[in-house]
Parts: sequence; C-alpha cells; structure tokens
Amino acid sequence: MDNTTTDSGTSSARRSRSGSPDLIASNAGTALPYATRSALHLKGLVPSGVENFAVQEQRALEQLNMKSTNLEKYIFLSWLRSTNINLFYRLVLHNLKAIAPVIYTPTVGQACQEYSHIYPFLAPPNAVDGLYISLNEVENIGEIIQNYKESTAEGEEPEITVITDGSRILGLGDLGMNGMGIPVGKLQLYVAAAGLNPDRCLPIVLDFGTDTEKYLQDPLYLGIRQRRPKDGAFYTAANRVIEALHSAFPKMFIQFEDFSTDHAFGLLDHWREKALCFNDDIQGTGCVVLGGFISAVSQAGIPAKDQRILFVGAGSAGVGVAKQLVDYFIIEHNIPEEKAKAMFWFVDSRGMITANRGDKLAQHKVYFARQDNGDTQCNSLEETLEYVRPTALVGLSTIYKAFSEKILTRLNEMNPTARPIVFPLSNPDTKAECTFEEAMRCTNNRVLFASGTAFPEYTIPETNNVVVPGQANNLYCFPPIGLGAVLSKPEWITDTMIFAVAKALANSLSEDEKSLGELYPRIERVRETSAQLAAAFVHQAVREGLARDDKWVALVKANPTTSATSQSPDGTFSMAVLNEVQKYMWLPAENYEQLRNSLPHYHHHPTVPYSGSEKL
Ligand SMILES: NC(=O)c1ccc[n+]([C@@H]2O[C@H](COP(=O)([O-])OP(=O)(O)OC[C@H]3O[C@@H](n4cnc5c(N)ncnc54)[C@H](O)[C@@H]3O)[C@@H](O)[C@H]2O)c1
Ligand SMILES: O=C(O)C[C@H](O)C(=O)O
Ligand SMILES: [Mg+2]
Repeated sequence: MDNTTTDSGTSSARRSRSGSPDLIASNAGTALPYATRSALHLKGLVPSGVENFAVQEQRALEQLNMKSTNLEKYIFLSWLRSTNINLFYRLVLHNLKAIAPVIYTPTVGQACQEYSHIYPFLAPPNAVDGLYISLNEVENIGEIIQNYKESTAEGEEPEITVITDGSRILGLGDLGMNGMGIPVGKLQLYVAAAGLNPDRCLPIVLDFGTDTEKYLQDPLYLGIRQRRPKDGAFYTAANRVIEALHSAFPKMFIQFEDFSTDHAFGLLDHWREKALCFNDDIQGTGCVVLGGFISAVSQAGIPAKDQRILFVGAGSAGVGVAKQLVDYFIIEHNIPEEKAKAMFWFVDSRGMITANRGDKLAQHKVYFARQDNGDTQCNSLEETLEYVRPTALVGLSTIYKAFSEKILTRLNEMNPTARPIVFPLSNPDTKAECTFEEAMRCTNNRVLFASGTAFPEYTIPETNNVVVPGQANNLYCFPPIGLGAVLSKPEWITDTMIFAVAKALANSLSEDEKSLGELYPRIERVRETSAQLAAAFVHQAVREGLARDDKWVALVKANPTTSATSQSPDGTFSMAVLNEVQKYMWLPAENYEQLRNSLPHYHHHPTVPYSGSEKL
C-alpha cells in the first residue's frame, strides 16, 4: 500500500495521484462501498454507515453553515477542496448563489490579505495548489515545470492557467504572493461555471516580491521578502516564465489576472498574438460590462448615440471597458470612431483626463484624453459631473463610496427623462463606489444598476417590490471565453471574439429576467449561459478563420449562423455547437462508481475489484 492516499486525485492533490482508481477515490470516505473497504484493508477504520454522495453533501453543507464568518467558510471550503474535490464541486454547484461570494469576491479578497496566515498544513506531496514561481527561481523554470508534470497524471496536461503577480489584487493593492487566492478562486469558477476539468486547471503566482511594507514585515508572510523589480527586470522574468509555459504546454490558454495596470497592458500587447491568452481585467471586464450595458441602453429611454458616459478610474479595467463600449457604438450603431470616443469622459485621481491637463499621461490614458475642453479643467468628480452632465456613471476607481449620495442625487436630477445608468464596479464590496440601496434611494428607484460584487436585493418601501441588482463581474465572461478557446483553439484571441461573447451575454437573458428589467442573468443560471457564450465564441473563432481544432471548425461550418459576419458578430450560435459544448462540460460524479470510472488508470498499480452491484 505504498501509494495509499487520502486524496481524491484532483488538481489540489496532484502528487498523490499515483495509484489505482480505488486508492485515489478512497477519500470518498463514508461513501466507500464495503467491498472496496475490504480490499483496501480499511475495514473498521471508517464508520460502518455507507452513504451516498447526496447525504455526504448534506453533512458538508451543515458543517459549512456552522462557520460563523465568511473567512471561516472559505477555510473550510479550501480544506474540503483539498480532501474531496468531487464533494466540494457538488456543494458549490448546488449552492452557487450562497457559495460564490465565499470562494470569490468579496471573501476571496479577505482570504488573499490573510493568505499567509490561513495557508493550510496540507502541502505537497499531498496537495498541490498550483505553482509559486519566485523571482529568484525563474532561471530554474524548466525544473519547476518538470516537477509539476511529474505531479500530474499522464495525459492530464493543464489546458488553462490563471496567472498573477499579486500586484493589484481586486482593489486591495499589492498583496505579493498572497495574491495566489485569486488564480485559485478564478479557476474554481472556471470549473463551476463552465465545466473545465479541475485536473487540468493550473493556478500560478509569480512571486516577484511586494512593495507593501506590511507583508515584508509579517513574520508569517510566505513570499520572497524583497521589493518588486524594476520594469526591465519584471518583463525579462515574466516573459521567461510565459515562454517556458507556452513551450511546455503550447495549447494551454493563459489568463493574465490582477497585474498592476502598468504591466497589464504591456504583457497583453506582447503576448496576445503569440500565445492563446487574454487579460481578464481588460478584456473580460470589457466583455461583461458591454453585455449588461447593451441591456441597460435598451431600457434607458434615450437613443444610444445620446449616451454621455463618465468613467471614474482609468486603469486597466476602466480603459479596457471603455474600449469595448466604443467598439459597440461603432459596430452596432454605425457611429464613426471619433464620435463614439467622444461619448466618453474619464476622471482619475487627478481629475478629468484631458490632453492639456499639464501632466504626462500614462500611455493607456491617451486615447480617451479629451481634446475639446478648451481651458476647462475639472479637479474632482463633482466638478466633472457638472461639466459633463452624464447619463451613465461607471466606477472602476477602487474608491469606496466615490459615488456619494450627493453625486447620485445630482445624476438623477440631470436625467429627468432618461433612466440613469450606475455601474459601481470596483471589488471587493469594501471598494465599491456605492451600494445598490444608495443608488435606488437617490434616483427614486429609476437607476439601471450593476456592481462588481453582488449586493443584496432591495425592497422598495412604498411598494414592497423586491428588485434584484445586476452583478457586472467578469465571472460571466472569462469561463466561457476560456472554454471556447480551449475547445476551438484559435491562434489568438481577437476583440471581435470577445465582442461576440458580450452580445451572447446580452442575448442570454430569460424572458423572466427581461420582464423584470434585469441586466444580467441570475447567477444560478451561469452554467447554462456559459455554454451559450462559449458556443458563440467558437462560432466567431471559426468565422474569423483563426480556430485550429478541426472538429469544431467542421461542426461550425456544417451549422453556420447566417446573421453575423466576422467583423460584426452578433453572439449567435447553433444548437449543434451548443450541444457539443455542453457534452464537454465537466460535472462532479453522482456516485462512487461514476467517480471511480472517471479516474485515470495508472500502470503498475492493481485495480481493486469493485462490485458495481453493491448498494450504496
Ligand atoms: N467588476 C469587475 O468584473 C471588475 C473587473 C476588473 C477590475 N475591477 C475592479 O476595478 C478596480 C480598478 O482596477 P484597475 O486594474 O483598473 O486598477 P488601477 O489601480 O489601475 O485603476 C484605478 C484607477 O482609479 C483612479 N483613481 C484613484 N483614485 C481616484 C479618485 N479618488 N477619483 C477618481 N479616480 C481615482 C486611478 O487614477 C486609476 O486610474 C479594482 O477595484 C478592481 O477590483 C472590477
Ligand atoms: O475578481 C473579480 O471579482 C473581478 C475582477 O477580475 C477584479 O479584479 O476585480
Ligand atoms: Mg481581476
């Protein structure tokens, strides 16, 4: 029994994946059938009750609900994922609305801040969470990748990685190595929302130091204790890692996540046509906001061309989103680029962004800098609001309550006929520009609202009507983009592929959601919408002639949708492609036999006989 393991053989437990399926599955624990217990010499070592997975799940839910804080829930769920991944995903999928805020924003933000303090004692070889690549080990990247390969099952190369350097985690700043919680959390959403195989998901943190003194001084901090490298050294090291990953796993989809804005654009520009990659904060956010914005514009009560959109925050997210919206006005409303661009104003920490403001603008801000302001400069959001008189306010500033009640009230007054659009998108909730309740109260409940972190429903006091706020979080988009890319394998990811997904998102609202004026599908339906959005992506990748997977190219060509062109995607897809996408999507096993059959077989390890007829 040299390979006995207490792991379920999953991404978080890769190293222990050597052994027979029964050995690997042995942490099904109380669901282990009697015959298997006997064969594995486990008789008497587990309680005698043999349970089915549904009962186990009930116990897991009970234990989860015993935790009094969300951070405790996060720790419990991490432990469950490391010890029984099948049960973990059953629980997540059956309780997505309640659990998403624990494994994702907002709790994941707190978990990252505490990452070095809550790091579990289950370490390799019993659990491998992902790769921690230190700046001082970059020259040994070949060895690190080799170690990783040895820890995975044969034929289970990663098909997707989320990679960060922890330098801009949500709106919380530079968390250094502690940022690993984000790739781990994003990949859980990949599995839950889009059915990526958890064994083929690879979280990576580039542990390149931190400029946050608190972590450098924290005795429990688990990253390297040095300040971040200068730009040149950063790019040399980051590119070296990505080159090595790309050459080891050429088909792997790479998602850049939560890099500080100064490097986010640089990395994307360098890699976007060289590898199958995308930046979630720039492109994924652009996609999700465009999807909801299309719905908001259609309900606002003024023509799209009359929208005046004020962005608060001009980082990777703000500029990424605004560029997607410009494309939308050009493609969909035939507005020339200069006119479309002129529908946008930006405020950053120094006030309204203008070409003649007197400071040297960062390169990514230049495109949107106003040229038509004459001598007018606005130093604050309040002043800019009065100057622009916007119809829409989009917050990607990381500034908590930047949309004060005064700002929201003025916005409402400025738009007596059109419904104002308010998107406070900064994460987590402690950085959100306003709450749903504030936006509703200050606009006489007229607001078209979506936030980055989910806010509670609001009951209108006068009518007792319950209104559900939208969640404009890239969680609706990165899972289907990744899934569509993994399936169709385009040479690279174009803006029009992202556009197709945004359109599919806008199209995905149910009649019920539409009739209630909602801007996003309900989170409970995210698996369904992910499949649709991935199908739209695959169609577009083939339409653009960039898809490289013959099976998907043939399927799309045999089932084309006629309404779209490669330059003007409309998010449509065929049922044939949708059905195939759905077939690919991973689901946790329903019972022990299914779990066992889904596990890889290894050479040199006998399989313990399993009596399929045994009653569970
Ligand atoms: N909802 C989503 O899906 C989603 C996706 C990506 C990013 N985000 C959020 O967007 C936020 C910003 O991310 P980023 O990568 O663009 O970060 P960033 O730090 O590069 O950008 C922040 C921007 O806000 C500006 N700013 C700072 N203080 C300001 C002030 N007082 N008034 C006006 N502007 C001010 C900065 O000048 C900068 O332009 C984060 O909170 C992140 O969580 C949300
Ligand atoms: O992680 C999220 O919740 C969304 C986004 O990628 C962000 O950086 O805030
Ligand atoms: Mg992010």
